[in-house]
Amino acid sequence: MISTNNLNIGYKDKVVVHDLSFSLDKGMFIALIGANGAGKSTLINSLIGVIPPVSGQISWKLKTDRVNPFNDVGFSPQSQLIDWYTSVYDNVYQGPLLAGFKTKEAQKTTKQALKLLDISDLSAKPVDHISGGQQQRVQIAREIAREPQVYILDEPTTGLDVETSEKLFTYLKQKVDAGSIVLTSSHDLTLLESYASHVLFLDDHEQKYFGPLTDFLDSGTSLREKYLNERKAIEK
Ligand SMILES: Nc1ncnc2c1ncn2[C@@H]1O[C@H](COP(=O)(O)OP(=O)(O)OP(=O)(O)O)[C@@H](O)[C@H]1O
Repeated sequence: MISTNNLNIGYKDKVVVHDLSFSLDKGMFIALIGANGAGKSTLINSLIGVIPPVSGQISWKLKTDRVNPFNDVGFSPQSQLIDWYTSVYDNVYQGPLLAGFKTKEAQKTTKQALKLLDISDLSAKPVDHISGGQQQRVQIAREIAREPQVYILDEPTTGLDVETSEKLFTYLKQKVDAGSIVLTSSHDLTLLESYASHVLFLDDHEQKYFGPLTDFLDSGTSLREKYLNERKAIEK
């Protein structure tokens, strides 16, 4: 479980989002939504420990038999984190290797992840010889190949085509059904609505909603409509 209590996040003393209190548990697929600048990346970076909270608590309770508990977390940041001097294969292979997998197992999960993201045929290519969308696939494949319990993904579908985005979310949903936690930000509300179980909505420097997707939506309202209506109400 990952929980926050009266968490204020931001930069130096400037708070970007106030008073976040939520608990993310096994079997949850959480859509992190909000306008540009709402604080989604700041929250993600705080949860994984890159940005220290201004105040309040973040608590991780993860039962893991991996030597380093962080090896059980798959993290894909918004800006690409790629090793520019190696091939597509080696970039992905580094994921499971650094997560403590034995060579054979790492090779196996690397091949599976390359296949899932449809980049097997690019394996030998240097990463600076492929497109931006293909680089995004490499970054996600590396985290998938680690087979973590928790996936924290900052706009993973940016640059991905529709088919690959759906394939990725279908895979993540299977993982959630098997007990993983997925927290993902995205501006693709239609895609999120099809896969997410929960919504964490940031707006106006606050946590406006955290709870089940179905409770967030009024009957017959789409996530997109609901989001736009909430934004309008806030702006009034
Ligand atoms: N390194 C930084 N130093 C100071 N302020 C920052 C920094 N990074 C972001 N901010 C500010 O914090 C606020 C939240 O930014 P953040 O990147 O978390 O938003 P976001 O919801 O992820 O936006 P987007 O949808 O555009 O990616 C914005 O006002 C932004 O200008």
